[in-house]
Amino acid sequence: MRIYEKAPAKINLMLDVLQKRPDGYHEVEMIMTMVDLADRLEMSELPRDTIIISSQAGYIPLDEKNLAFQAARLIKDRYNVNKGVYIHLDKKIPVAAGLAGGSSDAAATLRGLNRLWKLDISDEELCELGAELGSDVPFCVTGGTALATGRGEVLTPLPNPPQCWVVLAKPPINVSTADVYGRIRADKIPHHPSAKRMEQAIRGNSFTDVCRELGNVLEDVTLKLYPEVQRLKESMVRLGADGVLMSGSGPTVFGLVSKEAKIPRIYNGLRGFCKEVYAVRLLT
Ligand SMILES: C[C@](O)(CO)[C@H](O)COP(=O)(O)OP(=O)(O)OC[C@H]1O[C@@H](n2ccc(N)nc2=O)[C@H](O)[C@@H]1O
Ligand SMILES: Nc1ncnc2c1ncn2[C@@H]1O[C@H](COP(=O)(O)OP(=O)(O)OP(=O)(O)O)[C@@H](O)[C@H]1O
Repeated sequence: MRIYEKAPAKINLMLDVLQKRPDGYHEVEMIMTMVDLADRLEMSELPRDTIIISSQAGYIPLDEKNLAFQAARLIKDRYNVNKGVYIHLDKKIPVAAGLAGGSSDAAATLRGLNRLWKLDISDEELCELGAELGSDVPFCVTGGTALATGRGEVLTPLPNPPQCWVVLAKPPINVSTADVYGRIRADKIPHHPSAKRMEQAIRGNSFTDVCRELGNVLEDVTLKLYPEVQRLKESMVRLGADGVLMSGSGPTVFGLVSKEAKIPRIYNGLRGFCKEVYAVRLLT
């Protein structure tokens, strides 16, 4: 038997850090949604009790460091599955980009193996398993649009934002999420974005308000470390994007655009100096 799962990328429409917790993580408030840029996973049973990962992407680990491997091992251990699985990852989401590529692969693996092995695990339990793999994994299990609190694993579903284009540009730098969180001083954040106002903008289906309420406090850290991310943001604004923000801990910058006619100028303008540029729709 063979199972296919799509693993879409996420963007953070807002991200606020409230405080550092005793366990080292940070208490956050984020509103996340999915975009139509996805890895594709193919999962098939193996006669031997083993996990094998392959991918066309040469630049990700294929051993136990791969989050899809970790997800498969977790579900096997927790539900005493003595079967093997072969997982092929067709990577389309840029790696280490702030788009939760690995987290979404892990979530898709949990969903897929639940079907392949007919385990009948509830979405809630899948989210709990996901939280053991990473803070973004529970959201990637459920998808849609959600307010995420706690360290990112406590989810409140929201309606989808107004449909629009999303231009994603990833500069060729590697940003460590742990390093960015490690540098933020929660008590010294100059301006906190508002989850409440972003939620109202979404519920009111107002594209203009969604653009106005975009905000990510991790920008304060990443933009200082990598001024090219700041320049990328400025270019996107200059080229005509309606709202521009860095996703997650970066370095990907996204621009929300309501009019399709604006896309070629923004896309081509960015491609001039950034190799990884994508123009996609929100996944609504
Ligand atoms: C930046 C975001 O991607 C935004 O959606 C997430 O907050 C991070 O999610 P993630 O990559 O799944 O993060 P994890 O793999 O759980 O954690 C990576 C590292 O980031 C830091 N971390 C992460 C989440 C959080 N709420 N507080 C933290 O301080 C911790 O140092 C942790 O060791
Ligand atoms: N399936 C996977 N796909 C991509 N990267 C993976 C995968 N499994 C493990 N990794 C490793 O995880 C690291 C982070 O990659 P990923 O693409 O998940 O980052 P990210 O988009 O910044 O995640 P997030 O937004 O959740 O912080 C990379 O260094 C990569 O080697």
